[in-house]
Amino acid sequence: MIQVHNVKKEFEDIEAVKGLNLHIKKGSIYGLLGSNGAGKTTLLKMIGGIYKQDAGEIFIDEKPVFENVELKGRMIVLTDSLYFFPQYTVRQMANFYKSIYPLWNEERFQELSKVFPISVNKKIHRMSKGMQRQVAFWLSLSTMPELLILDEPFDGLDAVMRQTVKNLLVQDVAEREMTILISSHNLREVEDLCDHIGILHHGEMMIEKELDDLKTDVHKIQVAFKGGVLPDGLLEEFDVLYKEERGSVHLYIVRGDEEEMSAHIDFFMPVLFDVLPLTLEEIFIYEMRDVGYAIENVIV
Ligand SMILES: Nc1ncnc2c1ncn2[C@@H]1O[C@H](COP(=O)(O)OP(=O)(O)OP(=O)(O)O)[C@@H](O)[C@H]1O
Repeated sequence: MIQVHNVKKEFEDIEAVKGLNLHIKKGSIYGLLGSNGAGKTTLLKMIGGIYKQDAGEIFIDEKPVFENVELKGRMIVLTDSLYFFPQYTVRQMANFYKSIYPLWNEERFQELSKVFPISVNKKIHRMSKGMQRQVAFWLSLSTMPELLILDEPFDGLDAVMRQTVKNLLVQDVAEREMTILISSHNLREVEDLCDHIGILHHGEMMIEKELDDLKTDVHKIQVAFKGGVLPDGLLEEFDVLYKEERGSVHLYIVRGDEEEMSAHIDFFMPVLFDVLPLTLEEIFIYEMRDVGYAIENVIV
């Protein structure tokens, strides 16, 4: 559904996005992760047709996105700064959406009024940040978008509302193959929701994978040997992202094939050998460390 070819974007002297490629299939939930300033928002805004790229091409359903009114009628871009008309109530804003989004579904809007505990007659600018975000989802989902682009979407929502919104999103993906592109620093949430992950750093795509593959590609290994002596060259030929000694136990974070690695370690007859699962948060931290973006022990 989305194809990004060699896309670049500069702001004055900053190269925010440097020749990036990305492919997202219809009906998938793609999580864009990355360090602060990595270029996530810039990329989302280009895919959403808000910014024009300096170079490269962006196609949605094989059509260029920038200034494409027809495509924009079928997609919603929700960024951190929500925009509502001053003085408008939810109903008035809904009428506006209805007039510009061809797939607006009034029945859905009414159904969702049971989910979001907000009066349609309330003025949006008088609502709390979290309530405004609820209205944004309420209106967005009533437009029946084929593509939903979300930048830090759950900021301000309480835990119950977060889960409710996530359920609504998953339901739309399952029932009508909506595609979601989501950028978030909340990796637990991304892990819950996404089937594909892309990690950006300094405007470049470092890793792009199915979440399940990403998880089966990186392993946390605990290993110990008789007398606490580590065999020479253990894991030398593997891609070790991190290692640490905890007494006689050695902890490794290794990228590679689990079976091959296990067979290799078994050969040295360890007295302890465990392969432990990694969370997306751990994978992110170790992958970022690998490109020199490490956690510092800062004490001030
Ligand atoms: N409108 C702008 N004018 C000038 N520079 C910008 C503008 N928007 C973004 N940048 C710069 O482009 C780079 C990428 O910013 P972007 O907001 O895309 O990063 P991000 O990955 O979304 O970051 P964060 O996780 O901190 O929100 C940064 O160096 C930022 O300072």
